[in-house]
Amino acid sequence: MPPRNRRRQQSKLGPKEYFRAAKEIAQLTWETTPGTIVLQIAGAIITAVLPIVTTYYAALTTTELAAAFAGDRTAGGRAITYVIVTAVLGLLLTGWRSLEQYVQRLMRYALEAKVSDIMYERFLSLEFWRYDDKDTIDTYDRAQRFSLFYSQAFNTLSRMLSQVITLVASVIALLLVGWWLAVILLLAIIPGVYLQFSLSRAQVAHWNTTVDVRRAKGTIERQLFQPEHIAELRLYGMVRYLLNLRQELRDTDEKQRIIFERKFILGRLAADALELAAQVGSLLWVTFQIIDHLQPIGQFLYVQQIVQRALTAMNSFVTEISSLDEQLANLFDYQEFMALDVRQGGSRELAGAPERISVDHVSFSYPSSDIDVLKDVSLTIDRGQRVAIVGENGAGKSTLIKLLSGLYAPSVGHVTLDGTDLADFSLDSWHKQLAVLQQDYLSYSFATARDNVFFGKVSKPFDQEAFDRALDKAEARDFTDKLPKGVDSYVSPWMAHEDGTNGVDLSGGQWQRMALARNFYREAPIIILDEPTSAIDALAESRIFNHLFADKSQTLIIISHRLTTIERADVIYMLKDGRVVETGTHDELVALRGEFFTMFESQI
Ligand SMILES: Nc1ncnc2c1ncn2[C@@H]1O[C@H](COP(=O)(O)OP(=O)(O)OP(=O)(O)O)[C@@H](O)[C@H]1O
Repeated sequence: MPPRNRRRQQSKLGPKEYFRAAKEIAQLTWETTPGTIVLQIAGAIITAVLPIVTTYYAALTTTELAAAFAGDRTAGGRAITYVIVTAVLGLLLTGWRSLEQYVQRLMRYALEAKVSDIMYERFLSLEFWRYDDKDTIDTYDRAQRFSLFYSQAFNTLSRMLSQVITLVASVIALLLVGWWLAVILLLAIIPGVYLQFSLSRAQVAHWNTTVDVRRAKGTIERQLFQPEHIAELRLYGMVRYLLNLRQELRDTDEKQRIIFERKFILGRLAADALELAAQVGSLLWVTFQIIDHLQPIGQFLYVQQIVQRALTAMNSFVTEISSLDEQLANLFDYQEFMALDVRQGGSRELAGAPERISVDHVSFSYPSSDIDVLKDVSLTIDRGQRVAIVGENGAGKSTLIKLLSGLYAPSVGHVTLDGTDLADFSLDSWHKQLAVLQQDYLSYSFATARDNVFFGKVSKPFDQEAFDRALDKAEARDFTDKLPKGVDSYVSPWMAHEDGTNGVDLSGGQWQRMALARNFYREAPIIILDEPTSAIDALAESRIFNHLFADKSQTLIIISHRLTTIERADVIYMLKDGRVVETGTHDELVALRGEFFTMFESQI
């Protein structure tokens, strides 16, 4: 099993990592929508430079107007020309802003779709043990947050580019008036930059420590506060308790952010005051210059506008940097998540079902615990055999099934197929041979009854005959026929047909029959059933098992607590505390008067 994944320390990430991250964002964006990148960069330059040029012409206009006012007859014509130039520049800028919205929406759609597709595919094909691993799930949680930000991240980068260009252009524009104006401006900006950056660092660090809190809150909101759960929550008086818990979790997460903001209020005020002083100072200076006839009158407007633009650009740059800081923190999580191994298995393809499956001295512990759930288990299952696995709750039966189906690898020992380690085979080719019904099977409540069965084998087109056979074997024909639209009815009250007919909810036993029908529809050579009829009434259960035992073409592995379902098995393995303690037929085990007999005595 690969080493556990550990979180990288955000605070240790330097400019190099940030630069690399920015490059990665640009690269993926380029691969996804190259045209929009070109447009965004062009837009960044336009947005930065056009307003400064406009200001330049506005200043010239003011100077010419003052001259015209003082009696210069030629100045009026020049002023009008400058006004026309200013209007054309404004038109260009407005044109770009309209196009920009479209470009950004296009880019957001393309990137969000791409990143979320990549992430889902990766998440769904991880090595199985990862789904039990808290670090993996944490990383996934945080990485998922990034998928929402991916497109924003590039927009943020392009806005930052535009702000840097504005700043550089403003400094150059100010240098033309007086070098020290530019220097004062830069010095006044530094404290604000520092403060905002510290705040964002604190927020990111806090965010990383509260992943658990947010997950617990999300679980309550998304999984528990669902219509189908409300009845139990109310019956157990859990509603108020969970609401309070959710509030506590929310406060833990969000109050701290507000506290951070509060701590920075005074600092911010000081930084803003410094910027204001620089702004007022530069205006006073240019006012005196104009009074002394050292600068033309339009220079007041010019300096005022340029200083204002530079400060706004710098402040926006700082805000963008802090949001980028948060976005990149998530990019690192995304990279970490994408670097996880995906489920691999071996390279050998399994052509058909094996003659013999062997479990050879297998011990196993889950990644999250050191306890051996299975201890030195050995057993064999031959083709066509009916095998029952029995034992008390927690004995390790379901775990054994997970190992047999290759979802987990043994910690010690081997599972082999005709003598070859299961690990050498491609998992997909093994799964094609299996139809596994787990205890916590899925109910596809968005789909119809027919689809719930068809989802057992989506690799082939729908097969009506196999469908009919599966429905009959699972004793699901009667109740599906009675649904408002037969097998084409939705099986959830939340779904409605186009003609307005509502879907119908199924009972626990009916859902279990649907799941069984799905399993049978697969028509796989090896059927594995983990408590397949726990919610099904005794008569239907008996008919289902009659069907199952009558068909000798499939290997059958059943876990059950009901004697009627296992007594006809060719071999029964009795598990206790992770060990196989008894093996034999029903009669042999009864005669033994051991663990099996004690467990099933009341049913014999
Ligand atoms: N994902 C998991 N991570 C850690 N421990 C687990 C996990 N799944 C099961 N276990 C533990 O492994 C032991 C065996 O569980 P398993 O589900 O295999 O028992 P079982 O025999 O199928 O029980 P039951 O009859 O109740 O279905 C239990 O003690 C359980 O707590």
